[in-house]
Formats: sequence, C-alpha cells, structure tokens
Amino acid sequence: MPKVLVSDPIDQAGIDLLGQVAQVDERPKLSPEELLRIIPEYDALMIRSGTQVTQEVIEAGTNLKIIGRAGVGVDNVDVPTATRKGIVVVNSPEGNTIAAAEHAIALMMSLSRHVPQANQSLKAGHWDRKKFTGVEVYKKNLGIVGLGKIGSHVANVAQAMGMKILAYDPFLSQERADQLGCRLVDLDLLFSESDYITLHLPKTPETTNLINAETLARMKPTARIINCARGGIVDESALAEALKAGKIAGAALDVFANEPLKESDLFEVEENLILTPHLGASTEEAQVNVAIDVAEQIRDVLLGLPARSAVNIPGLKPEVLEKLKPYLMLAETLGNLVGQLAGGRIESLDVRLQGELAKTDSKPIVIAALKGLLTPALRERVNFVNAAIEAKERGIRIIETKDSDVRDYAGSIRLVAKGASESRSVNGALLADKEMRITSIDDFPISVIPTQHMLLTLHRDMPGIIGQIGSTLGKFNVNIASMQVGRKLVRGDAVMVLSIDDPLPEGVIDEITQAPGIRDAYMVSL
Ligand SMILES: NC(=O)c1ccc[n+]([C@@H]2O[C@H](COP(=O)([O-])OP(=O)(O)OC[C@H]3O[C@@H](n4cnc5c(N)ncnc54)[C@H](O)[C@@H]3O)[C@@H](O)[C@H]2O)c1
Ligand SMILES: O=C(O)CC[C@@H](O)C(=O)O
Repeated sequence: MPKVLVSDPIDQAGIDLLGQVAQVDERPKLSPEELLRIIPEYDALMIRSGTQVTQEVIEAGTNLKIIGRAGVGVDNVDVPTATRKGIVVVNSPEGNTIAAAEHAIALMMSLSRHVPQANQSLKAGHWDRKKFTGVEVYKKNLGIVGLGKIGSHVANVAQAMGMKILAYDPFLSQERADQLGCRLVDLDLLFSESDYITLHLPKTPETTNLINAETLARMKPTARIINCARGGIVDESALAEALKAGKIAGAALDVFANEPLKESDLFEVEENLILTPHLGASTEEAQVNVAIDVAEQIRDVLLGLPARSAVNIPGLKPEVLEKLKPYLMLAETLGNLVGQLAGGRIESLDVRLQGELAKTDSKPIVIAALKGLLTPALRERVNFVNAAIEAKERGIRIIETKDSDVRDYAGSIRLVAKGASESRSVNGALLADKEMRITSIDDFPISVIPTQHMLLTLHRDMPGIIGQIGSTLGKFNVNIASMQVGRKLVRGDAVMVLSIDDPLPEGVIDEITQAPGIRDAYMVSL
C-alpha cells in the first residue's frame, strides 16, 4: 500500500478518503528535522499552511509522487523543485472561497460595530454603550482590491447590504466588472473615495506593501482597511503608525508578514485594530471541502490517474505528458513573458504552433501558454485545469494557428498578446537537447535561455547604450549573468535581454528608462 504523510491538521473526511487506498500517518507536530528524516518513506505529503516543503524536503522525498495543499496558497511549497523532480503539486483553489469572503465581511462588521472591544469591555464588568457607538455600512463605498473569486463574493454580499462597490483589478475585463455591478476604478480613486477597503489579491513583488505610509495618507480619516489576503501586502508598521495618529479609522488583519505573529508594532495599537490568527479558511465547511478536494486528487495520482487541480503538471496520460512536457514548459514560459511585457488587461492571445508542433494536439500547449499568461495575475490559483476558464472570464480571446513549415527549429511557438493599446510578441523553440530558447521578442531576433530574473530594454541601436545600462546596474550592485542584443536594422531599434542574479532593487528601472536612447525597460521574473 502507498504511504501518505499528513503533516498539518486536516479534516477527518480527507483522512478517511485516503485511508481507502493508502496507509495514512497523521504527524501534525513534526519538527523540520523529523520531516526530513521520515519523508523518504512516503509516496504523498498532505499539508496546510504550517509545513514548509523546502527544496531539501523535496529532494529527500525520493518516493514522493504528489504534494497536496489543503487550501489555495502554495507559498510554503518549493514548486519549481517539485516540478523538476516530476512531483505533482495540487491545491484546492475554490474550497475556502466562501469562508475567506465571509471572514472579510465579519471583520468589516466587527470594525463598524466594535464587537470584539465591546465584548471585552462588558466581560471586564463595564456597561459602556456610548463608547461603542458604531457606523453603518449601508450606502458606504467599499473598495475591493482584487476582484477574483473571494473579491467577487464579497462584492455580492456587500451589495446586498446596500454598499456601493469600487473595484481595482488590472487583469479583469470591464464586462466582468459590469456583470458584478462593480465600478472599475484606478487605485488612487479607490484609496481616496472608499469608506472600507478590503484586499483580495495575491502577494507579489508589485503588491508587497501596497498599503504603506504614502497610500494610507491618501485615505479618508474615516476609512477602514481589511486584509484577509496575504501578509506583507500591508506595511504593518506604517499601519500601526496611521492608526495611532488617527489618520484612518480602523483596520482588521487576518494575515501577517511573519506568521505566527509574535512581536509586532501592531500590538501597540490599543483601539480600532482587530487581529485574527489566519482564520480566513477556518470554517468546518471549508476544511471539509479542501480536505476532500485534495485527498481525492492524492488518491487519483496514487492510482495512476491525472490530478484535476495540479498547480505544476497538467492532467495528461503519462506517455503524452512525457513527449509534450518540454513544449508545455516552453509555452508556459513564453506565456508568462508575453503577459509581463503586455502588462495589465489582455484582449487576445494568438498561439501559433510551428514546424513539427503543427502536427500535435494544440489544446495542452494553448492551455500551458494561458497558464503562463495568467500567472503574473493569479499566481498559484491558475493551473492547467482552470487556465482556459479564467482566461474566458477575463474576456481573453484565443486565436490558434498552425504552420507546418520548418524554419530554424524543428518545432517552435509564437505568442502574440494584444493589450488595450499595443501588441507584444515572443517566439521560442527547443534545441536538440530540449533546452528552451527565446528566439525573438517583438520580432527582434535573439537566442536567450530563459532565466528567473531578466531585464529587457527596448532602445535605439547607438554607441554607449550597453555601457550605460551596465554602469547603472553596477551602481545598484546588480550582477549580470549574460547579455544579448537583437536588432532588425543597424542604428534602428533594438532589444537587449540581460539575465541577472537577483530581482532589481527599486529605482533601477526608472533610472534606466530616463537614460537617452532607451524607449522602455522591463523587469521580468519567470
Ligand atoms: N485568509 C485566508 O485564510 C485566505 C483563504 C483563502 C485565500 N486567501 C488569499 O486571498 C487572496 C484572493 O484569493 P482568490 O481565491 O480570490 O484568488 P483569485 O485568483 O480568484 O483572485 C485574485 C484577484 O487578484 C487580482 N490581482 C492580481 N494582481 C493584482 C494587483 N496588482 N492589483 C489588484 N488585483 C490584482 C487578479 O486579477 C484576481 O482577479 C489570495 O491572496 C489568497 O491567497 C486567504
Ligand atoms: O488555513 C489555511 O490552511 C490557510 C488558508 C489560506 O490562506 C489558503 O491559502 O488557502
């Protein structure tokens, strides 16, 4: 019988389901050292947010076939290492949507009516009614940042309570916002007009410290903030300062930059701050949903069937997967790249399969490209199963073409993403050893191995540009691993692609874009 290790508290419904096909060992209090020691025995690992599944754990798990996260976020799993090792990582993208949305609403109402503070005061022997006079949410503006699954449910419930919704989501179509009855606005307007601001977006480099001293200063003194998304989207020290100085009226946080929250400036705020220990998903219903959802997928994978919600490997028959895998990785990488270049809302994605690829079933490759395209917006919530649906909901039109002419490579993929104002294109191919190459960007020929952090520039082909960028990067202590320039005409326009060892520090892109001859510069993370 295969063996499954359950290293976080998981609802019994999931344990019972797995028990039908495997030996299930529940060990919720393992130290990292114990986990490393016993993981080689197991075929599957089931976790919540408590277990850190590091590169070391995955490499020690020589029998592991699947890691199941009973929840949405796979931030605690080293997914790239799992993918390299052929281990499927699955999650439950929808099992706790309602729970998280209802917790945000509960916090909004608690903030409005001082429920926790009044409860504490009464139990301490006071009958203080005046102090706890609240405010109504009826007819107030609720600003929702991130109008995905949880944000949409919050919008529906809040509208039923008579609230007006302002929403900011740079990846959502106007059509979807209209369907939800939300007014799509920019962040500046959302911050300055909202009475309540609730966050339902992923944590990414762009959204880290989105709520900071500067954005807090733009809010109404009566504004109240709720964060049930991810810790780190709110700068906790800046929030503590703003609350103490009365710059905003209140805040409620369920998630924190460092969990469990032990020491924090937040503990110094006496009033108008409500904190809960990451309880968004903690309802009986959500825990049953996520446990069953993930246990079923572990069972299926252990029985040799595909998983329905794999974050990293599509649900194809093993023999098809083996053949297509390098092209799927290429399509996903190119999708991610063109998505970051196009930025924001995308109206259509043109997927062209060239050479030997024209003879294969295009569907998995198109899905891989869409998964890559949506990853900057949706992170771990987009997978091979929901990528097409998510793209449709965002109003992205897919155009597929096949061209069996062999050009420089046996098989290659071209993606063109059309944004609101311009189109961006990328081409890529596999070399004989299956190594990926980006072979053009916006039709400028290059031959670049995709790496985790890349700087791209569009500039005039003129003397001094390369040295100028090199010295700017040197000034910011950024190490360049490789560099490539592609041009169509001598002294015309050109692109430069630099592989760098780390993400760019703040300020570098601004400095580069201001330099003479530079038309644009992008930081791309793959
Ligand atoms: N507190 C909890 O226990 C708990 C439970 C479940 C989910 N979550 C978190 O809630 C958040 C939302 O989850 P979901 O299931 O609704 O995800 P989702 O993928 O359905 O929605 C996220 C939305 O954020 C948008 N977005 C991405 N980048 C953005 C940006 N820079 N600005 C504004 N919007 C942006 C996306 O377009 C998408 O519509 C996630 O961070 C998730 O990890 C927390
Ligand atoms: O309670 C948990 O497991 C965390 C839930 C939540 O943050 C998620 O990402 O699903």
